Amino acid sequence: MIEVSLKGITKSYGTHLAIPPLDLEIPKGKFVTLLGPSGCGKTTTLRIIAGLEKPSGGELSLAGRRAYSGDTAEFIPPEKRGLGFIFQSYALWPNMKVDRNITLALQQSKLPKADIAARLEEALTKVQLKGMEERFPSELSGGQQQRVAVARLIAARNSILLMDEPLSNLDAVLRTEMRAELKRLSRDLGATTVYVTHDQVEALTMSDLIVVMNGGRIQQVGSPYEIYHQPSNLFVAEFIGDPKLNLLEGDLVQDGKQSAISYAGVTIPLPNQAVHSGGKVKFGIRPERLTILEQSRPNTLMAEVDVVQPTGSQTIVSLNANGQRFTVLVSRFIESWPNKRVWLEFDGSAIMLFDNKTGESIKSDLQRGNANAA
Ligand SMILES: Nc1ncnc2c1ncn2[C@@H]1O[C@H](COP(=O)(O)OP(=O)(O)OP(=O)(O)O)[C@@H](O)[C@H]1O
Repeated sequence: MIEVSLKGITKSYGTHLAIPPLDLEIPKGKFVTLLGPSGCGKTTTLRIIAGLEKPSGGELSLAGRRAYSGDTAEFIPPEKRGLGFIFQSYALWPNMKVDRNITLALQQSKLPKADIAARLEEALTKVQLKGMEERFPSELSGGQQQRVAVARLIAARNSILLMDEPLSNLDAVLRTEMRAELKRLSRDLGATTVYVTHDQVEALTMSDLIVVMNGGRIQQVGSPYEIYHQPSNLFVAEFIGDPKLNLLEGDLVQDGKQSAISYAGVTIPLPNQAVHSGGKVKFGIRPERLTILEQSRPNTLMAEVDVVQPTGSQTIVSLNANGQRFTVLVSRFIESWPNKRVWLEFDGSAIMLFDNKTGESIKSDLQRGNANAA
């Protein structure tokens, strides 16, 4: 069932078209992240769903109910949309204690006192803030304030939650903890969550579905696996992945029945792909799918180690080969590489192909369901 539906939604600011017609369907109960670079229209889209921004046209439905229509000028105000929010600043009332911050909306909706007390108790327990109900927000740490905002959502029991970069003010350790907490919250409430971030790690770790945006346009909607392993174009491929994928240009050739890439005298068979068109292509390979060898083997590329950066559990190695910079991710701690001269081996099963001109992903004949290609 579709919980949030945008059909041809547009938004202009004066002559600036921030959101060209946008179609998006968000299934009930899913955690969906809008991801993209600064200015791509994530926040505008979320604010349109919230009702904080009026679209310039199109149609928006929430839980099967029309919330906006450009044709009929229908517009349901934010407070009547039944949504829960957490935005970058937690929007806590500084002059109210924790308990009142959590229950204010419930009191305004005239819920019986006993129910409010029960919900407050449940919410405080869930976010582990029991004993802090008498404090003002200024007497709490950033993480605790964040948890008050989460508690408010738990107490309100909204079926659609909207979150805009809610973790960006937190330090790295707290951010990791809060990621798990928000994911748990969304799951426990059975809520449909629309989450905005420019942080790909947040998107990959938290989402059921990721919507990658650029310039107001949706580039791809897919599971974290699809977005990472089967990007629909070069923009998505380069935007996702840290360190970035290695992007090269080579020739797509037929090697017997199989397709292969020919690059700098190296032939890389593509075991998962049979592509009948040939010629120049762009191809990408993620840093963890390249292997550094100490000795030459057939179809390996000679390279020179440049910089070695251990991150703890992994090491990022920068190399130069064929007049280009390569990045390899090695899954262990390495302080320095013993020999500068090494060879790179490509995992052909992990190669992504892109049209040289359009940058669109080249689907193999197998992916297109062409039986002849098998
Ligand atoms: N009130 C406004 N007036 C004019 N232009 C605006 C306004 N709000 C947003 N924009 C423009 O609309 C586009 C989308 O902005 P939006 O804030 O949605 O991007 P974003 O992806 O959320 O970026 P960020 O990650 O930096 O918050 C940008 O080009 C921005 O400059």
